[in-house]
Amino acid sequence: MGLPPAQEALAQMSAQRAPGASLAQPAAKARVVILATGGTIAGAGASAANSATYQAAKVPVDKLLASVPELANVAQVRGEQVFQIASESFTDAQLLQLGKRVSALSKQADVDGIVITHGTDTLEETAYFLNLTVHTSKPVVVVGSMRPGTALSADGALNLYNAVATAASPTAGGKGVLVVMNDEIHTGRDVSKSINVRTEAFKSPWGALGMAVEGQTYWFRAPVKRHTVHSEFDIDHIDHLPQVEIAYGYGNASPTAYQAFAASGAKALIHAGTGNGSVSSAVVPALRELRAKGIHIIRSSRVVGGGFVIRNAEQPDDQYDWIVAHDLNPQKARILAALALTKTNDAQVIQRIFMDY
Ligand SMILES: NC(=O)C[C@H](N)C(=O)O
Repeated sequence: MGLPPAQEALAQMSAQRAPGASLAQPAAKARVVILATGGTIAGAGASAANSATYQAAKVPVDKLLASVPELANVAQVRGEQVFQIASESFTDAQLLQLGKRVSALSKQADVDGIVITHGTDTLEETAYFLNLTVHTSKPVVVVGSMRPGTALSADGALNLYNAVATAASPTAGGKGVLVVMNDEIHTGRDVSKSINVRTEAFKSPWGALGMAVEGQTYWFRAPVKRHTVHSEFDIDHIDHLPQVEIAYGYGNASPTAYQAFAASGAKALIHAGTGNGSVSSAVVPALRELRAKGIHIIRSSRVVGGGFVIRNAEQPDDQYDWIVAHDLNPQKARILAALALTKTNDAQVIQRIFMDY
């Protein structure tokens, strides 16, 4: 009795196969480059009990990768040491250097995804900067850890594994620069470090995009603001960031910090205001004077956990020619303001940029 057609075809293919060759080749693993910049994920403490007392930026990238052999199950990885710093010391020059490297790698045909290991203190700023300036649809993932690798229950190895799995997944493409921490996948635009002593440290006010679990990605929402290939900012054409500074609002505030920043050459000041970006009556006249001298005043909020500053609420922005930071926290507003100033000095255009990104 003859075989059914499908089984017959399989039997023929099997007969023609060279001995030892398998029927279907396993799909080649994605090629992921890991750019290491330091931080606690590369940190080391004196003992396993030191979860908070340690030195950041100690472990070189090759050792970091060798400590997680499971990475080979999800991608072909190679590492590059870009910096070895604690992220509180990141400068604009280093942001530009890192961005240009990410951009160059993303154009290489032999690179499918990029992971950046980073300290958590300013991780949200770097992730947002890359999200705004690197023109690629390939996955770019920023990752850190809250405990050094030497600590009990260190979180870096699993965070790195999940970050590499996400960067290796075609499902992560086209979603802008992502941050993977504590099994969650966040957009680099929204995410912020929200507590300094827990592994569950990163939160997005509008929610995470998805989760990375056991090397698989699970998605639940997508970013709606402009990013990467849809951005008007291109790292390949940016060699300098204008000076933008942040001054904090509080009871009994004085204009001294704003005036000092302006005197030092700031082109824009981010006001980390109380509540709805409100400004104390003792500070308003000084900010109006600074605006008259050409310095941009951008109202954001010091309130953590969400919300957004509404134009002409609390202060008459139209009348004063001030700008609101929308839902960006002060440190993210600094990044966007500096990029906006590479393109324009018009407050209305800068306001449009704050609504778009
Ligand atoms: N958890 C960390 O990575 C904190 C460290 N200070 C850094 O940002 O480099």
